[in-house]
Amino acid sequence: MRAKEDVLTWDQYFMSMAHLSAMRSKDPNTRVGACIVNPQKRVVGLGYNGFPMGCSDTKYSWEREGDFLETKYPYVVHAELNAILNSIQNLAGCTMYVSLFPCNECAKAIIQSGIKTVVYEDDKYDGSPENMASKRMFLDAGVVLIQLPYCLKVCVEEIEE
Ligand SMILES: Nc1ccn([C@H]2C[C@H](O)[C@@H](COP(=O)(O)O)O2)c(=O)n1
Ligand SMILES: [Zn+2]
Repeated sequence: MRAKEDVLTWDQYFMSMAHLSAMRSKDPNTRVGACIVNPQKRVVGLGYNGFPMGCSDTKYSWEREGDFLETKYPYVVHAELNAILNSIQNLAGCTMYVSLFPCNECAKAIIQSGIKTVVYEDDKYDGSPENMASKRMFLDAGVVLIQLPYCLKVCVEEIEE
């Protein structure tokens, strides 16, 4: 019997884990997942966007607009930072798979952690000041950016429905 050939590529496999992590996020507008992989192709960190430990959804709002202190923005921990904080080893030389292009705050953490490659899918905030700052820092820091096609996201959304 011949071996199956229609297997997931490594990129599809790890981006699927990022999407699976995103499905844990309670953000009603944007769910993001991140998966960090070491050079031996072992998963060493997973994360999704959510409020910090002890900051419950019953007290904090997912609002996007209105009084800043009553929106999600000052409180939510981004998927990328959670994946870094959850990681089980030094991240030098690792690759981050993330469903949405990192913001400037996460870009700083990614660079300082030693992650060398960022593989992403969606870039819906392309052109925003935060997005431009991220790209500028990644370029200067020599972090390789790879955008994957969106086909996996469509599959996950179908499963969610
Ligand atoms: N790369 C990113 C960008 C955003 N997030 C989180 C932060 C929020 O929970 C949500 C963005 O909310 P929106 O302004 O689109 O309603 O996504 C992240 O984790 N990683
Ligand atoms: Zn961020």
